[in-house]
Amino acid sequence: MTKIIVRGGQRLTGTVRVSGAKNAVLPILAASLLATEGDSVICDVPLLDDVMTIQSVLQTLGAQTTYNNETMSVSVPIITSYEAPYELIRKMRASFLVMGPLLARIGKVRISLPGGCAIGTRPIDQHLKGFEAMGAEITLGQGFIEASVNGRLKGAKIYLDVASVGATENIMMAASLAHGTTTIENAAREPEIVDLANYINAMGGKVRGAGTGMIRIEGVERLKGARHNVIPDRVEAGTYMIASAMTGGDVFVEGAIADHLTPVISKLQEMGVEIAESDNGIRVTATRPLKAVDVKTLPHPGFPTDMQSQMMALLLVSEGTSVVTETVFENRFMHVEEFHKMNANIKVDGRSAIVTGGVPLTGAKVCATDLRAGAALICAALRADGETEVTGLHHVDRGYVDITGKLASLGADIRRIEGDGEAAVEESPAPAAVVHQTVVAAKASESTVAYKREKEVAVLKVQPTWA
Ligand SMILES: CC(=O)N[C@H]1[C@@H](OP(=O)(O)OP(=O)(O)OC[C@H]2O[C@@H](n3ccc(=O)[nH]c3=O)[C@H](O)[C@@H]2O)O[C@H](CO)[C@@H](O)[C@@H]1O
Ligand SMILES: C=C(OP(=O)(O)O)C(=O)O
Repeated sequence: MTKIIVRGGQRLTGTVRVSGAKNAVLPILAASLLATEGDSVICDVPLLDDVMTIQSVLQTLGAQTTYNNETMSVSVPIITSYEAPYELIRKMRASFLVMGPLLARIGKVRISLPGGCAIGTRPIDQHLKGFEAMGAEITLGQGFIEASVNGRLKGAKIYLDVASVGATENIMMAASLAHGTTTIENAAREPEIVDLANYINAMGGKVRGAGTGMIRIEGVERLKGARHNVIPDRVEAGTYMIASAMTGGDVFVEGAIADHLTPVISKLQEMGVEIAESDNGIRVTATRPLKAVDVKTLPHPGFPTDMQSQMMALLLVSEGTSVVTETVFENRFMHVEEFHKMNANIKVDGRSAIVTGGVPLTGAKVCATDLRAGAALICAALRADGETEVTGLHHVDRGYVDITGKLASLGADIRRIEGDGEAAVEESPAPAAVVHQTVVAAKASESTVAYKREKEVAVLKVQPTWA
């Protein structure tokens, strides 16, 4: 089995470069399907398993792609399939983001329900509600969804019940080629939404207000491939900031954008970590004992749920008791059991975890239960007494470029041992369960959205309904 072995106790120093953002590049690559002519050239594309997955999804749909030196070129003169297959879509949540572009471009899509980290039920009702408001007819099958539109999608006024990142992105992409203007109210405001809007606009789109709660998209007739640089990964940056603080280190996180990390920076400062922001990165120094703080995850600009487990690792080595409250995903404390194996004192009470800091951590055999949990365990291992063995690395490889090499370059005693293959771990609930969750979620909005659930859904032919 592939594993990372960390011997704790080394102080991290030096410079680490942040890679392009996973959660920005995935929707951007999905949006490249919208361009009927010209190549999209996307720079700073991180070498991650999730990027390879979205590349395969694009190729399945007819895209020609190349990937060299962190640059991916995509050209999609013709969409050759409207079906996004289960084997790829189950691997990660973001592959569901091809639904909006396919609906907008060819008016049809058949897509499996998405996978991704199993951190909650993760319904997709808000995505579907948006597409239906734009005129799509949606049918749920056994583990998949079919949608079609008669003619072109139409601009609509859409209010999201939750400020969902994925739903905002999917609707924004679909609306870019719709007839008329779409407004998304209670839109997600994450930096990755702004990056996607900038790319769509570079392609000739008209998206305004990204980064605020109200986005306005004027649909255009066609979009052309464009060149775009992906923003640096704020979650990867935040993880190295915590790794530095964890070890009493002095690390310059090159490329980190302070504006994207405001809630993480404020919490670190409250704890006593020194932060120096500059144009090309953030220096993180920890020279004194850290104080416990309470943390509550919220949609941006609140404290990001994707940093919750790494922050919990840091609270384990601070003085005092902290309360960590997770409000975004209902099942995102799975790392707590793994921390317990390292002698951590944490009690979970519903959506909150009470963390007693200052109890010495000890090395143990632990397993990454999801992507960020894996990173958090590695952070904790940097400070633990003795050796920690982290498995479940298929999660970590989805979102961190060479975490072993980057930490080793900062002085960590860390190595990776490749195994013959990972034990099969389900990344998401079985399709039937996901359909159930989706239908349950869909029922919440039954008055406005009618769903047909059928065992078999008629196979539709691929043909653009408008061009
Ligand atoms: C690839 C990607 O960008 N993933 C990120 C994205 O995931 P993702 O886009 O899946 O997360 P969402 O913002 O959609 O989810 C936020 C909340 O809304 C709920 N919800 C979502 C959609 C929907 O139709 N109905 C609904 O109820 C979810 O269950 C969750 O409780 O944002 C999350 C929240 O910042 C991050 O943790 C993920 O790293
Ligand atoms: C939860 C995450 O990813 P995904 O939405 O792809 O599961 C993440 O990046 O932490």
